[in-house]
Amino acid sequence: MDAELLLMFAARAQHLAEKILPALARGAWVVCDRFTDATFAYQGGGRGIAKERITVLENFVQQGLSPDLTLLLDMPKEAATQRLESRLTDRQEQRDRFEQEPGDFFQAVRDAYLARAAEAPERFAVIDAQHSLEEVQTQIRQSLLNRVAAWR
Ligand SMILES: Nc1ncnc2c1ncn2[C@@H]1O[C@H](COP(=O)(O)OP(=O)(O)O)[C@@H](O)[C@H]1O
Ligand SMILES: Cc1cn([C@H]2C[C@H](O)[C@@H](COP(=O)(O)OP(=O)(O)O)O2)c(=O)[nH]c1=O
Repeated sequence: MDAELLLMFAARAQHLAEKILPALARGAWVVCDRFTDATFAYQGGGRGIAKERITVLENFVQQGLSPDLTLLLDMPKEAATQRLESRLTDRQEQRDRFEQEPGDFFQAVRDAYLARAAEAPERFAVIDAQHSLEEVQTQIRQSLLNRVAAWR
């Protein structure tokens, strides 16, 4: 369990050093598909590692850097499982390490994500991902426009 947690932060340290920090230094906006909230959700909520242990590594690796906005695409686990099943069939893929976990694991991951969103509502926008692609895109666009207007 700790090895998995450390691997996530090792990957994040490399990603920060090689991609994110150079991009920020040249003034770019960085969009990242999953960041440390995923670690709190999967390794924290899913695997049961204490938040405090994850926070120690977060501080060590990120040195105070954190996202300005986190979009959480949320849906019930039954609906997410259906989408996963169709992706696996359509693309002839096998379940990865996490996708092999039982339903309880995903419920715990979802609960942990939603708890983090409730703890930091100014940073999170929770998007209802059960809708069509177009509706999800509209919700994301609206959240971005609201935040960008507030930052100006
Ligand atoms: N709004 C949507 N409506 C219907 N199907 C969707 C929607 N968004 C994604 N999907 C489908 O659900 C599956 C899982 O989406 P994916 O982006 O691979 O999720 P993740 O990155 O969380 O694994 C894919 O087959 C994708 O085409
Ligand atoms: C970033 C991250 C991902 N994960 C998990 C979530 C995913 O099931 C898996 C792969 O993530 P990822 O490569 O982002 O794939 P996807 O978003 O398409 O599922 O790793 C963690 O457990 N902890 C983390 O810190």
